[in-house]
Amino acid sequence: MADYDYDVLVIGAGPGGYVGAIRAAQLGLKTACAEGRETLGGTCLNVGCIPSKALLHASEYFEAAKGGAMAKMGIKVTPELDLDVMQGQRKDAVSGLTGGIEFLFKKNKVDWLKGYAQFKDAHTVEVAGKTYTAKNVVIATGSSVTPLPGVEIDNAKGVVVDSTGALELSAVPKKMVVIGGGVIGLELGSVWRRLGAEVTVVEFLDQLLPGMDMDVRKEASKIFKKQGMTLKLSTKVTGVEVKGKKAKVTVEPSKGGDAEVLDADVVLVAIGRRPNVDGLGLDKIGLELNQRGQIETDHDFATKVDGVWAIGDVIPGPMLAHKAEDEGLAVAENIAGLTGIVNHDVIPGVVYTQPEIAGVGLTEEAAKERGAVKVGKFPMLANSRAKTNHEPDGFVKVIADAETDRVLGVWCIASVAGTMIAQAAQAMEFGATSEDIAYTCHAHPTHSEAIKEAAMAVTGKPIHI
Ligand SMILES: Cc1cc2nc3c(=O)[nH]c(=O)nc-3n(C[C@H](O)[C@H](O)[C@H](O)COP(=O)(O)OP(=O)(O)OC[C@H]3O[C@@H](n4cnc5c(N)ncnc54)[C@H](O)[C@@H]3O)c2cc1C
Ligand SMILES: NC(=O)c1ccc[n+]([C@@H]2O[C@H](COP(=O)([O-])OP(=O)(O)OC[C@H]3O[C@@H](n4cnc5c(N)ncnc54)[C@H](O)[C@@H]3O)[C@@H](O)[C@H]2O)c1
Repeated sequence: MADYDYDVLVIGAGPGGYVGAIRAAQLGLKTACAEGRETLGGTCLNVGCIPSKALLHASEYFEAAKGGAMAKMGIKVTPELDLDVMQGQRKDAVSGLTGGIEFLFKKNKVDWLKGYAQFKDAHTVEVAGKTYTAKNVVIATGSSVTPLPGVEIDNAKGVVVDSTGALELSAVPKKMVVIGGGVIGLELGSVWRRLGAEVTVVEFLDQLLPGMDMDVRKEASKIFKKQGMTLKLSTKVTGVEVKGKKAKVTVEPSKGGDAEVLDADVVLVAIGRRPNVDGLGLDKIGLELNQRGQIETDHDFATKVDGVWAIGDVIPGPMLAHKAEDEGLAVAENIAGLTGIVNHDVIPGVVYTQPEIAGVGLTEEAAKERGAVKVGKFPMLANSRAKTNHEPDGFVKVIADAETDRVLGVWCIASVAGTMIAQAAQAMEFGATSEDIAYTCHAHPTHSEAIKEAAMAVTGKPIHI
């Protein structure tokens, strides 16, 4: 290995890159990780998963106090919002966790190369004017917000913002228009609605949350409307005009029709994310992108260029932190000559609204395209714990192969759906049938019993409905 400075040089210290770098070092490989941001942890820790959950959690408490959920249990309070403190605890959560990664790098002897990396050739990378050589280079550069043509995002001004700007607002907007009814729009729209904003979500498609099971998408729309969000489905934005600290958003039906103008104090653009590849110098190593601007890899996360690997948001698949992390583990193991595998058929996804919305595996629509299915559904209203906790919304749905009974997909809308979905993912990873889940003893009273009952419903025999 003497010919190279490092065995492994990872570009990007998000959940894919930092996990991959730590695992590579744990496996005895001399490892460096280049990161252009001033702190480690990538999108997820700095401006994504963690700060959004800090505000979701805090705003949930505020709404429970304000909206009557606590009063139903005999706790009467009139809450007062101190947004500076709420934002302060968000920043503390981020700095605590990003600092934690720095500690883990030191502990595992991963060198942090500070600056943006650029390929000179497949084994040589330049970072902040210095060149480093590595036998293996892992591209883990993540993704950034997809811009909406003609709409300029200015997070500093705070009127037209992306998710990063929407996390950092210093006042609750009176009116907020969210462009895109996907995960970011619904999570951050929920935060500001709970804190007092009138939120309108403009979604191009005829339902929210593309990619999720259709029953779930329809139920989600009902729940968000009930919570006070205005949903404009099948609607497109044709222009955003900013005047001072206000904006006018012009919308019209996706298939054409009369235009309408929505007033907003803040406009959040959340129409998806795209891979970070600009400035990497991929042309220097002859690595081409696919039509979606992603880097293609094989099953082991190797690209077509020898010694160059890629993981996380920059490659195809759901843009999720846990998918990136698992790919980080796997790529390090593959580089070390072990067998690192990620089962892309079983990657759970969670929307951290309240209730949470979670799924793993196939939607009913996708499963039916493959063959006959049996479906079991169980409402949270009939789950004793959810009922006791005044959490009536949602359901669990288990989709199984009609012939073999193997579970193909599980979908949950429930207050703790993100926690519940882990057992479904594990069951699917072990090739469980709906009967396996139905005959697994679940603790009572828990929300998870709804998964058992939905599995029992696959054969038409749930108990509590
Ligand atoms: C608001 C928001 C909330 C989210 N919430 C969740 C959630 O709850 N759960 C979930 O699973 N996912 C969530 N995500 C998605 C999640 O953040 C991403 O899927 C995840 O961060 C991808 O990890 P990654 O390692 O591939 O890339 P990233 O986390 O994007 O990290 C890539 C890093 O590479 C660095 N970089 C880029 N180019 C270079 C270069 N040339 N040289 C050096 N460094 C470079 C970047 O600065 C960045 O720090 C959220 C995203 C957003 C925006
Ligand atoms: N809880 C989580 O796991 C979590 C949280 C936040 C973000 N993320 C990840 O970040 C990524 C980006 O999130 P996102 O919400 O920006 O993307 P998304 O793909 O989830 O949703 C974007 C939405 O915008 C709509 N859209 C696209 N163009 C539009 C237009 N011109 N006008 C109106 N609507 C339009 C799409 O139909 C879609 O519903 C997602 O892939 C997601 O996986 C995950």
